Amino acid sequence: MPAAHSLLHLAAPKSVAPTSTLSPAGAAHLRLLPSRRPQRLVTSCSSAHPDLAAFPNPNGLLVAEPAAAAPIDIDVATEAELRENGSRSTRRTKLVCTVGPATCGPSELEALAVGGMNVARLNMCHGDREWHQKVISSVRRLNEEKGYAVAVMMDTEGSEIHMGDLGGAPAAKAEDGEIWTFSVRSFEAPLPELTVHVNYEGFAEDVRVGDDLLVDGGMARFEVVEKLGPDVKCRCTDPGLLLPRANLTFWRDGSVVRAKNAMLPTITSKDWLDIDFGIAVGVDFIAVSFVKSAEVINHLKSYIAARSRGSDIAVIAKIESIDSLTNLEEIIRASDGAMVARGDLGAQIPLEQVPSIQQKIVKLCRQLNKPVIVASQLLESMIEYPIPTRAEVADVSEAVHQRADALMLSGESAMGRYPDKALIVLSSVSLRIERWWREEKHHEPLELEDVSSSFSDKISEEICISAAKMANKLEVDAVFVYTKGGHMASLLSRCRPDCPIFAFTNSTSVRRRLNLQWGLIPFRLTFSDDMESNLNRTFSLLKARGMIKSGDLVIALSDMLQSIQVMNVP
Ligand SMILES: Nc1ncnc2c1ncn2[C@@H]1O[C@H](COP(=O)(O)OP(=O)(O)O)[C@@H](O)[C@H]1O
Ligand SMILES: C=C(OP(=O)(O)O)C(=O)O
Ligand SMILES: [K+]
Ligand SMILES: [Mg+2]
Repeated sequence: MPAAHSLLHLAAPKSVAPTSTLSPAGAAHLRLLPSRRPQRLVTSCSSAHPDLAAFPNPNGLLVAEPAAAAPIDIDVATEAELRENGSRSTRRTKLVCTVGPATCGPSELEALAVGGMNVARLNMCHGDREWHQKVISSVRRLNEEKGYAVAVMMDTEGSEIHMGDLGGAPAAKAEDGEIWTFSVRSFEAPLPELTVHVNYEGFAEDVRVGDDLLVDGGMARFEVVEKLGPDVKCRCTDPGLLLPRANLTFWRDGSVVRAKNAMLPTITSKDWLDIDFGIAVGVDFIAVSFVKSAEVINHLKSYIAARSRGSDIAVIAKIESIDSLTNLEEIIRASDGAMVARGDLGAQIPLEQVPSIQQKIVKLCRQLNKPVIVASQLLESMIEYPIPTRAEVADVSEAVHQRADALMLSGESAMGRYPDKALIVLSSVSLRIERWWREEKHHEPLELEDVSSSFSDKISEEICISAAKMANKLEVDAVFVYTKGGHMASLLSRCRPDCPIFAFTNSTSVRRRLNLQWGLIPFRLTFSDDMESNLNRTFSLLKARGMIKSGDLVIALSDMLQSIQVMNVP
């Protein structure tokens, strides 16, 4: 059995990363290679990248493109993976990491990139813009200096009801029977004892005595016992830990109460400021929290189009509320992708409904050719422990098996004790399940509905479907696609072929955006309309770096020339 089939090698390129395997019993055995850890660039979270000191740049042009463009951009982790294991063994499922205090420093970010992070997510519920700006500049520097294509996703706060930040305390413990005050008054730190601030003005008005108040979907539970003006007295009925800015929902007669804040805009005035910031610094994705309708997505997309001067920011709809479920298809059609945001979703609908809804959303996104992220609590226990539970491994496996584009870490990478290990678990489980699925020939017949709106698009779509079928039947080593805007690459990704898709694009921002999509290995390469010279150039560049070898069987497509070529690498 070639080395390519050992997870020890697959988990991450062996020369640069922590390596891992999952034992039969499911425990992650981790071997960190300290001497080979990525070189530290800067050690503290607080040193800003000088390039961004000038934010906001009125031209919104902080999306730095490399000054002297290399012939081809590829990161060390992917290069090592291809060189050591061959293209067929690369990971197809993409990984999104929420960046927080545990991972905001340049060296921690680099460790995540080495471990396979494809997208860095910034949750605007937490931290100030200055903090986020530093993280973005660190990610950008990593991309520029090490060839990574780590995309940045900004996730809006939205108009959810949540607690305040506990006056600076990291957490507070609510014990059974204690009477807590949830108040809309603001307090100076430190807060009075057993008191939390609630961000939504109408809270005291909307709740009723007898309602159940759930913190973070049930991590702690209270019963409303008395209302005193701005203060709501609640008795703790399920003790638990209260975390800063934890989400609050209140329930009456077995269902969640859609408070008056449901009438508030999905994108608040604070969110618009964050979005302006995101446009100015050139984030790649904006994930919109608590989307209720397609309108808000259309509105945001035209807002971005009017302000971002051609640099395309993709809009991801977070499916996490009851309203988003009723308008699911039109929301996804309007968006550039979706997130199954199981955290809040599970606080709004009965938990036992979440798995079938996840499956439905993943399927629908694939039909509509929109990348989909499965998020929240995939490895929740790893916030505290170095190994996941068996149930968590099964949950990750299920999402990989559903062929979701991406899996996301939240608290595990933002503030957990083992961010790198959590990433290794996602990566190892993805590789294992993907391989199992290929070996068992589990790929379903391609019964994808038409997504194209024009005849020319329809031709591209059919070419991709045929190319993917051929790739599976001929057992090719890779499909190469030359794509300017990325559309052809995403149509190929949608077919979920057995082999990886090498996506070549002229643009560093398209390259980053493609990094969210299943099975794509995005490269930045300057190419022409002449396919023959593109291919010869690519073959020699990739061969010289050991990423492909003579005799490899390749299918090549391009969005300039609607054709399929099959050839052996010379
Ligand atoms: N930028 C940040 N600054 C501080 N803490 C953060 C940040 N991002 C995330 N966190 C922490 O990680 C936890 C999990 O992240 P996430 O799931 O994105 O947020 P939330 O719990 O608000 O839904 C948060 O509750 C918070 O404690
Ligand atoms: C991803 C989610 O959103 P957030 O972490 O912003 O609450 C979620 O609710 O699952
Ligand atoms: K958010
Ligand atoms: Mg949420």
